[in-house]
Amino acid sequence: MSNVESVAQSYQQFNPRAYLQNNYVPPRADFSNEGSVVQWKLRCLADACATGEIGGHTLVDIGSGPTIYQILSASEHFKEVVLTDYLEVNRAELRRWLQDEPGAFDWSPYIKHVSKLEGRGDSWQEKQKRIRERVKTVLPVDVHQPNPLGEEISSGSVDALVSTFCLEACSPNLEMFHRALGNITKLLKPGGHLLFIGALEESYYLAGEAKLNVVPVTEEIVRNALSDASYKIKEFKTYIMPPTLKVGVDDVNGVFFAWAQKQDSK
Ligand SMILES: Nc1ncnc2c1ncn2[C@@H]1O[C@@H](CSCCNC[C@@H]2Cc3ccc([N+](=O)[O-])cc3CN2)[C@@H](O)[C@H]1O
Repeated sequence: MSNVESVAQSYQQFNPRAYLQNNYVPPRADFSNEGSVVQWKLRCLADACATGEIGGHTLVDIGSGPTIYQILSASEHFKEVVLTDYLEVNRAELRRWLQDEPGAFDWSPYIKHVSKLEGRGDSWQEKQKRIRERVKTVLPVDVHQPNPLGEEISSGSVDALVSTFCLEACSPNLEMFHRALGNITKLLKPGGHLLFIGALEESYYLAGEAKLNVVPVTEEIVRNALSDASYKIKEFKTYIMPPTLKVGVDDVNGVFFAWAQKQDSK
């Protein structure tokens, strides 16, 4: 079995609800604590989007998992948003929220927080409604394929990408991490933007019965991978995980945020 096949097999046990409980409720999702990692992530995304430099027709989120927080700011600047994940269980979780079905995860604390950050003057319910209107589809994705979205979305047609905690969590080694970044970058138009968040120096994480391997990456590794994939790095920030947030669900040491722009083909 190839490395990629063994990663795929390990994901068959991935439990979205357990994953959400591990990372997206307190203490990691503590909106009363300025220093919490969730506030840091949302602030990084909101500030980049507030520059007005990121916008267009189509935004694609690569490896959404069962979460939507990552597109709360960027979605305001695009006509259409596409969510993607490798697993049907995650795509089903996303559709449950999009269709406001019973049992869907409650993202309202996140939408309320981002609504306040952005200060658009409308209600968080209006923001939530806009997001549900703009997310047009939830597609399968495999970042290890030369064309990660298959025939659904062609190369060079996407105005911006978001990808959070995905590439390092599904790449068996650094070579595959670099290659996966190259594969998703092909989707972007020249001049298109990438908002990229991931785990620093993480080697595993838990999601219910599943224990998933992660290729540990550092700031330097990520910076080099972005440069190799023909990006100009516009912003790079790191968050050091405080001991109070090391809760046993992974061995992550920090989180990176990168805003990068694909350079025009030479
Ligand atoms: N071949 C593939 N192509 C695309 N996606 C794929 C593929 N295989 C699996 N996937 C997809 O990738 C996965 C994305 S979830 C990955 C979770 N990453 C680790 C976890 C995340 C996390 C979150 C928050 C915080 N924090 O401090 O706030 C820390 C951490 C650190 N631990 C999953 O959706 C799977 O379905």
